[in-house]
Amino acid sequence: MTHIPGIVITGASGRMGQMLVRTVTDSDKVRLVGALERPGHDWIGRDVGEAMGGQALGVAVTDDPLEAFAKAQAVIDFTAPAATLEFAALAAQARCVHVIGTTGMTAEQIAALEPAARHAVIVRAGNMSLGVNLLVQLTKKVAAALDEDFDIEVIEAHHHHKIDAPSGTALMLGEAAAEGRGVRLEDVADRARDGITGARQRGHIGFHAIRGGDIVGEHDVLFAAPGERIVLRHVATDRAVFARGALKAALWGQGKAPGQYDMVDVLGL
Ligand SMILES: NC(=O)c1ccc[n+]([C@@H]2O[C@H](COP(=O)([O-])OP(=O)(O)OC[C@H]3O[C@@H](n4cnc5c(N)ncnc54)[C@H](O)[C@@H]3O)[C@@H](O)[C@H]2O)c1
Ligand SMILES: O=C(O)C1=N[C@H](C(=O)O)CCC1
Repeated sequence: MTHIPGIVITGASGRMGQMLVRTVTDSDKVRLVGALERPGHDWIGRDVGEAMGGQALGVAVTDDPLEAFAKAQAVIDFTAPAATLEFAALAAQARCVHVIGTTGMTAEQIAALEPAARHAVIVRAGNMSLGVNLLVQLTKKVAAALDEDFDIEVIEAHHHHKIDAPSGTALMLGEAAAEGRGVRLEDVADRARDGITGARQRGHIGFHAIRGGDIVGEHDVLFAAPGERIVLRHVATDRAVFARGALKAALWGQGKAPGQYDMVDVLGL
């Protein structure tokens, strides 16, 4: 008999959490074995399907990560940086694949994932969609083909609840552009302009964040030179694209050697 991996969704009441619960329960390749929320959340103890306003799914929302992870083969985690760090250690203890969609992590927080990755598979990406990960590859290629006559600007737009900027996706695209150019992003990133900034510096990569309404996620990479412009664009209209990518990552990670991976590994791009 084929083994069907059990999945825990963290942040189950969130925008992505609810989308992930639906994606997992609609799939015949995995089964939902846990739904986690932060201590004190009013969904704790309730059936997650009923809390979402639908049919009971037979999974009660818990605030005990270790108990939930012990029953699972993968944890899909779109929460907040501090929570994700805590879950990484516990998922590694339970030998679960940890799929991390959480953005806004500092360089120190990302480095702190390393001990967990010695014992378990971590797949982390600021954007889990196929389209964005393809755009990352295209951005690298275009940046490598053009010289610094082309100014690179990354422009992103998201819903008004989003708490981090630039978005994880914008940073992935900026990293790809910097890699294509053979420079380090931290040496050339312009993350905010206000007031008398002086003229744009040649070779810099600019970031701009729009926040409004219910925008799911839009990213442009602009290459602007005297006389011409190239714009690479991705528009997400449905969070299902992120959830499908995360589920693919959870399945892909089964049986892989411990370590840190990203969606380029998962999608073979
Ligand atoms: N990588 C991607 O493809 C992708 C796509 C969409 C969103 N995101 C990121 O995912 C994260 C969540 O986004 P969202 O729009 O769903 O946010 P949200 O605020 O709607 O949901 C976050 C959920 O996490 C829960 N949470 C926080 N701390 C917790 C803890 N200690 N234990 C359990 N649950 C906890 C919150 O209660 C909330 O329900 C953000 O960082 C966002 O940028 C990534
Ligand atoms: O809604 C969000 O928050 C999103 N976050 C990711 C990011 O920061 O790039 C992916 C797009 C949606």
